[in-house]
Parts: sequence; C-alpha cells; structure tokens
Amino acid sequence: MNIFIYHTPELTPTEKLPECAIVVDVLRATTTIAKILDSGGEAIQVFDDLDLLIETSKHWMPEKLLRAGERNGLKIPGFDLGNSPLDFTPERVKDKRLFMSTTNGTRALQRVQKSQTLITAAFVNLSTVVKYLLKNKPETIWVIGSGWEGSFSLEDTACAGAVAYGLVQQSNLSVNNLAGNDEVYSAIALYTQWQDNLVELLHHASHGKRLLGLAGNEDLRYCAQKNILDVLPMQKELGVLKSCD
Ligand SMILES: O=C(O)[C@H](CS(=O)(=O)O)OP(=O)(O)O
Ligand SMILES: [Mg+2]
Repeated sequence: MNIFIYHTPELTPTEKLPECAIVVDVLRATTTIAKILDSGGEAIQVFDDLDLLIETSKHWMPEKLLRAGERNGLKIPGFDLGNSPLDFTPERVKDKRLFMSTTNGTRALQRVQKSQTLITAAFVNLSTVVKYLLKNKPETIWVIGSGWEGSFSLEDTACAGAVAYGLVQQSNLSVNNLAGNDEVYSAIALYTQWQDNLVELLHHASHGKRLLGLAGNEDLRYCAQKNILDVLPMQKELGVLKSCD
C-alpha cells in the first residue's frame, strides 16, 4: 500500500486516479454523510450543481427523498435540511435518499468520482475506514482534504493524517514504507499533536471559527468525536454513496 495525502482537491494529480480515493470533509460533509447512513438513510446522491440536484431529485419518489446542503454554511432555501450532522436523525432520514450539495465536500467527491473505489472518512468513522484499508490493501490510496474554497483546512489534513497513522499503528508497516508523498509525514505530525484534543483543534481551524458563528459549538463537538459511527460510505454508482457492509 502507498498512501498519498492532498490538502485540497485542486492539489490532486489530474492525469491519473488512485485505486482507492478517500475524501475527507470533517466540517461537515463527510461527518454528515456518515451520520446519514448510520441513521438508516438509503443513500446520499451528491451534486456540485444545485440546478442538476433539483432536476434529478424531481424524478425520485417524493416520499423517499430529502434535499440537503448548504451555501455559506446555511441551509439552502427550499431544502429540507442543511449540513449539520445533528439534524440527520433516524426519524428524519431512515430509508430516504439524500440529494446533497455543499461548498467543499461534494466538490471534492466529484473530483475523484471515477476512481476504482471511492469512500469518505471523518473522525466519527475513522476506525471503520482504517479497518477497511487493512482488510482490502489497495495498492494506491489518495486521501483528499476538501479544504475551503480551494484553501487548506487544518481539520481535513489532521483527519487524513489520522487515517495514515491508523494504518501504521495497526499493521507492521512503517511510515516510510507507506508514505507516497511528504504531506503524509506532516499530516501524521499534525494529527498526533492534536489527537487527544480534537475539539480544540477544530476551534483553532478557520472553518471551525466560521461555523461557531453559524451553527454553534455543538457541531464542532460532534465532528471532533472519534470512532462513534461504524459505517463506511462508499460510492456504488457515480455520485451515489451507500453504506458498504
Ligand atoms: O457546511 C459546512 O460546514 C461547509 C460550509 S462552510 O465552510 O461552513 O461555509 O461546507 P463543507 O462542504 O461541509 O465543507
Ligand atoms: Mg468542510
């Protein structure tokens, strides 16, 4: 296994794709995606373009669909839900398909949607992701931070480092056997520095500061929790994520 970490989708190579792409958007899209599937959601269909989301969702059974997502961190007018993981309860989402668009996470997913395998990771489902990688041993793994509007996100790179660190900790592989680029070393260093205080890390992050004003502390506390959801969101058809059992 060779793991490459890219801080934002824009930094990923354009001329090739990995065997396994892992998109990270701790605040909040991939945390929310994990919560949706843990709450019994049928699937999440992700869109970069809102018009296409609305047009596509019109053809889905009305009683089985919800439109979710945000622009500038706030629920899109006319949508059922925003992008706070706390809102995606079993009562709201069980057996529903979520048609979803967010500022960064859904854009990152589209960038690597043609990869052989595409999964999503956040702190909440970290151990499930690491377990999947150790079991399936993809040759090339890309972990892509969603960033914020093309710039670096502290929380996404820290979570990417947590994935790499988990592989090292739970196998006989060393970092220099695993690391495919320098970013792996820096991401692991960032994660190990903050692994016992992720809430504080999220409060330092510019994304976290922005969210504090919009959604309050509860979202950050939830997104900072490690291994609370045993779920592996995997792309089963282009743009459609389901739980990989
Ligand atoms: O909803 C979010 O947390 C962000 C938007 S913002 O950075 O808070 O404005 O979107 P995401 O795609 O989850 O990074
Ligand atoms: Mg984000």
